[in-house]
Amino acid sequence: MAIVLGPNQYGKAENRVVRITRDSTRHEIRDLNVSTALRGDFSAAHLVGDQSQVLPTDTQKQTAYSYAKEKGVSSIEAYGLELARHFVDDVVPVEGARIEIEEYAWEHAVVDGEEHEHTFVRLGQEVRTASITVEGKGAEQKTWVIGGLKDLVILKSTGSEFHGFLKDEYTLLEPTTDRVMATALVAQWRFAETGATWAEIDWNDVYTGVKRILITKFATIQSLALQQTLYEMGKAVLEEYPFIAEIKFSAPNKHHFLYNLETFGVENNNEVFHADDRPYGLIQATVMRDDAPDAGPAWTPAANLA
Ligand SMILES: O=c1[nH]c(=O)c2[nH]c(=O)[nH]c2[nH]1
Repeated sequence: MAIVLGPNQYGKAENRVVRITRDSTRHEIRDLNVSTALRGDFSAAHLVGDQSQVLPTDTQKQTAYSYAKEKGVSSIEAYGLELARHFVDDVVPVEGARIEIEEYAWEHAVVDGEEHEHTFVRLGQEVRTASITVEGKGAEQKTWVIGGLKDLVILKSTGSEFHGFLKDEYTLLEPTTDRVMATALVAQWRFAETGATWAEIDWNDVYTGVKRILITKFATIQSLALQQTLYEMGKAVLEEYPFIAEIKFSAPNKHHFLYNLETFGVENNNEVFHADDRPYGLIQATVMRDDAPDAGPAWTPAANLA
């Protein structure tokens, strides 16, 4: 028996990078949470404490901040690609890099009926996400890009049913043809260079488009289950964007239970609910093309560690 070093990576997690664009009196803001992770042969650092192949996590942090100015943040996907490629291309021992980014949205504050040029109000809505993985040097290099969102809290007050389900001796749930459906949606979509190269993809445009499709489908489908709604949302995204190979959802079913007001002689016609926070149904699904190119390490945040 021998004890050996298994998979490993290292980096700086959660760099809170705020980039203000101030080319005119009207400023813009991009508010990011950036995590870097480098992969390669770092066995000497682990086995004998030799740092000669280790680019410090502090340097990774400094690079993330400097690149926010040097390369700009036109989108989190483009900025993440710049960072990942830099670490792999320019740092000799680095064979792979994983960059994970969250973006918090702000909008210009409205003051006296007009958008203020340098005051912003944080939008309480969803967080935009991206995960970029680059592996290999030179012509062998491979790139995976995932765009996404999380915490998109969305609710419909009708247009949702759930009935016809399996029953056994523990089943209490009553079937319904009219219920509240609500979730805090997590969606992640994997780009593939089919029909478009990375340089041709307008990351911001795709983000806005995917979000619009998700919300539209959630609203307009007469839902028979959250599972069906997720599938239809994913199908619509893949139909719209040929360069998205697959989309993954994780959706807590945020139950709204009709509150019993009978004791008070008060009629409750789907008007008063108890919003339960836990437990919640957790519905998770992937919608994909049957010929989707290999996902490789795209979904693996931590070099086979997770
Ligand atoms: O949309 C739903 N899917 C389920 O699988 C499920 N199970 C449940 O109790 N309620 C619901 N709702």
